[in-house]
Amino acid sequence: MLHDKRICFIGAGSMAEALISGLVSKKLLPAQQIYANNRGNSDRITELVTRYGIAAPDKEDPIRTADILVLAMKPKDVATAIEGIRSFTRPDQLVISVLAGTSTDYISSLLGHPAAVIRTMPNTSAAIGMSATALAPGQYATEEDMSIATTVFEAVGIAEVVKEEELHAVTGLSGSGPAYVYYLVEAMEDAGRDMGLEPDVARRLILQTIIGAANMLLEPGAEPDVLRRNVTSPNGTTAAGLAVLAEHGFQEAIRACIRRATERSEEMGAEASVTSK
Ligand SMILES: NC(=O)C1=CN([C@@H]2O[C@H](COP(=O)(O)OP(=O)(O)OC[C@H]3O[C@@H](n4cnc5c(N)ncnc54)[C@H](O)[C@@H]3O)[C@@H](O)[C@H]2O)C=CC1
Ligand SMILES: O=C(O)[C@@H]1CCC=N1
Repeated sequence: MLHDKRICFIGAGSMAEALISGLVSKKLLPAQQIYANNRGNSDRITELVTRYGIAAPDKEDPIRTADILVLAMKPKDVATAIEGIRSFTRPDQLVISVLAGTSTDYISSLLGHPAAVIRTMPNTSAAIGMSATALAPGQYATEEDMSIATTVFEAVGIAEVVKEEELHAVTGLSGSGPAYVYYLVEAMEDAGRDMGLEPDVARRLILQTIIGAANMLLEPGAEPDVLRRNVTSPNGTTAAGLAVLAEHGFQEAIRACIRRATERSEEMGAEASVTSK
């Protein structure tokens, strides 16, 4: 479906690189049909061209000739970015946004024409084909547009279609989610060090524990509370450890974290549209 399409990333930071890395390694389309454009930082583009074999910027304007534009700048930069490319865009291009908080209607208003806009929230695990992405269509997006966008994100992980207003919660949950897991690993590594374990041994044990637990949860019928109870012997070590987590408000901390990240997504959408006025 995508082998003859040209994709141009506008904004070439970590999220664009994660997607480029995933798309190139999955060979969804030839790397030479992928372009990246980054506000004047040509060293960064050269780095991506060298690292992934994507197309070098050429005489033919990649924005004008792209079938798919992927908006991957920070939400606060979207108005300036679209202002700079608007005259090269066309209503028959598919615009995929990965921007936190930013509505499809706002992007359409910046484009000033009825190109299909699809709002998505992937995460950086796209780099290894393991993103958890949610997508929602804007008012001009057709089923075929959604099908193309879904194909892009299924190449780099799983893709779930949600209502657009749900994307704030998705951002707080799985867009930011890898950082919560890395934070957990940092804390477990610190604890391992405190207990006198070799850091590399502790790292291997922690990662296999997380991978094993995640895979147990993928088994049919698995439920986290049942699996947790299976680990927890009465009056044993796990019960003792979990009691300390409860004392420190672990569950409430996680809920408050995701609630706050969700709110922040809403705020960033509002801030982006105010900045442009
Ligand atoms: N980093 C993450 O884990 C995730 C990020 N996102 C979203 O992806 C977007 C990008 O985030 P990151 O890659 O982390 O940020 P980043 O700061 O690494 O990259 C943003 C890039 O946009 C470029 N840029 C700024 N203004 C521009 C303009 N006018 N024209 C073209 N390029 C411009 C910057 O030079 C920079 O390279 C954000 O909107 C964020 O909400 C979504 C999911 C996960
Ligand atoms: O922190 C952020 O705003 C972006 C959106 C989701 C992950 N990173």
